[in-house]
Amino acid sequence: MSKVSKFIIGRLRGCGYAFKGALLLLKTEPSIQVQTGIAVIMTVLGFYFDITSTEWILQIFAIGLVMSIEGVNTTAEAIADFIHPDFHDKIGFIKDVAAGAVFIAAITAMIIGFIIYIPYFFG
Ligand SMILES: Nc1ncnc2c1ncn2[C@@H]1O[C@H](COP(=O)(O)OP(=O)(O)OP(=O)(O)O)[C@@H](O)[C@H]1O
Repeated sequence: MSKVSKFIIGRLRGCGYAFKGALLLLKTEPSIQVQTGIAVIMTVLGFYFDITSTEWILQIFAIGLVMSIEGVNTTAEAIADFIHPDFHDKIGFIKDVAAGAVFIAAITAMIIGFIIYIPYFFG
């Protein structure tokens, strides 16, 4: 097999693992399931108010930001639980900081949502 074919097959296999990981997140993580629900509601609202292309881009970006950081948070928690299942201040710090990152992304997404929708609701 040529180097190029090996490279392409390797990348495609990687995409498969990544897709499997995204499905695992959706199936097993309650926080991601809630965020998916919110994403669906925001998408319906977007169609209802016929938001602009720029607003769609911002909305999709905000949804992707929150859900991807939630995935990283889940990973950090899983690694922390695996390497040290018992209570430890450092594990608490790791989990709190990872959760803090999700919080920052969620606040950012909420502000974007308010900026987009307040004019449609009250304009
Ligand atoms: N092993 C531990 N050592 C120290 N503190 C911990 C430990 N496990 C959890 N904590 C503390 O409890 C908080 C919640 O931890 P937990 O693993 O339940 O995360 P969670 O955010 O509830 O998880 P999920 O996102 O799955 O709902 C952590 O942010 C941390 O402050």
